[in-house]
Amino acid sequence: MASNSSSIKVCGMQFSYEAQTPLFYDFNLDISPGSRCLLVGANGSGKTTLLKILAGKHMVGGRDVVQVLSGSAFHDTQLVCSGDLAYLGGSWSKTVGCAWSPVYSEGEIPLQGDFSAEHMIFGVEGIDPVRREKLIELLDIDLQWRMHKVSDGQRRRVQICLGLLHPFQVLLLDEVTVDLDVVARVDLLDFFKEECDQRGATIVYATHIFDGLETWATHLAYIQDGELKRAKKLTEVDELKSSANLLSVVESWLRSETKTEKKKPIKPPTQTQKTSPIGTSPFMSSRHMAYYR
Ligand SMILES: Nc1ncnc2c1ncn2[C@@H]1O[C@H](COP(=O)(O)OP(=O)(O)OP(=O)(O)O)[C@@H](O)[C@H]1O
Repeated sequence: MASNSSSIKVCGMQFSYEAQTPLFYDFNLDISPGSRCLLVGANGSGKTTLLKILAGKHMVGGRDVVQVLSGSAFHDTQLVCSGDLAYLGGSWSKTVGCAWSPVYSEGEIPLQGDFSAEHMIFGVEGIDPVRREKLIELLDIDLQWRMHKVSDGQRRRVQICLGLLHPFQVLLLDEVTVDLDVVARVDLLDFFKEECDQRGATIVYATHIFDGLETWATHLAYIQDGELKRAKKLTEVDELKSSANLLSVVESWLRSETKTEKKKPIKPPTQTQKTSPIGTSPFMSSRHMAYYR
């Protein structure tokens, strides 16, 4: 079980997508309440997968391997149903969205058809009206917007609003500010900061956009090829002490990563790999199997 001092605790996690080598192998992570943790890493390093695992969308190992708010991220469905654990991510196309809502199962929100923003937002039951008004104002949402006609940024605002209606304890964000204009992004980051400072909520935010995050984030977690290379308080990142900004620090990590990768000799396939039938992996075991939600 995760200790009371952890919002998120991952112990010895292994995970692979079907018929692939493990993306995560003996992965550990510990995030304390009130943290705003930036999750950084190259494309394909495993950020989205990790967030989905933390959101309970993939089953990994036993009940105690991935603990969120002292419960099992995958098994304790109440975590998501209560709104304590919220996930905002995925590409929100005109046809489908991915935001948690008690009205729509599996977090998938169908957008086909002529829905108004009001219909979607007020369709979620059990919401504090003051919080709802605050979010509508913060995200500058016009309740008359027709969801199949709005811009990507406007659609994203409604998605974010839906995902934040319940006062979450743990919020997992996968590059959600990408379509937002500068004002909406700054206001949203301020709102998140307030939620952590005032309610002790915990946020893990995977992003490639670092504007304004030096003063926003409390922690930084850096993943390379599914391996947690660094997990520190932002104030303890040596490179940031010497006035470099976050963008250049992460850029230098990613560039040195590429150089190391290029230096690696290309290994010939092993006998096991050569003889594996298509669709299976020599690394697969019941422990490695991924179950999708
Ligand atoms: N559904 C899937 N099936 C098989 N492999 C997958 C699947 N989703 C992701 N992967 C692989 O897992 C690895 C990690 O992908 P992931 O999306 O977690 O990376 P990421 O760090 O979020 O990347 P990005 O910065 O591009 O969003 C990649 O090699 C990717 O190809």
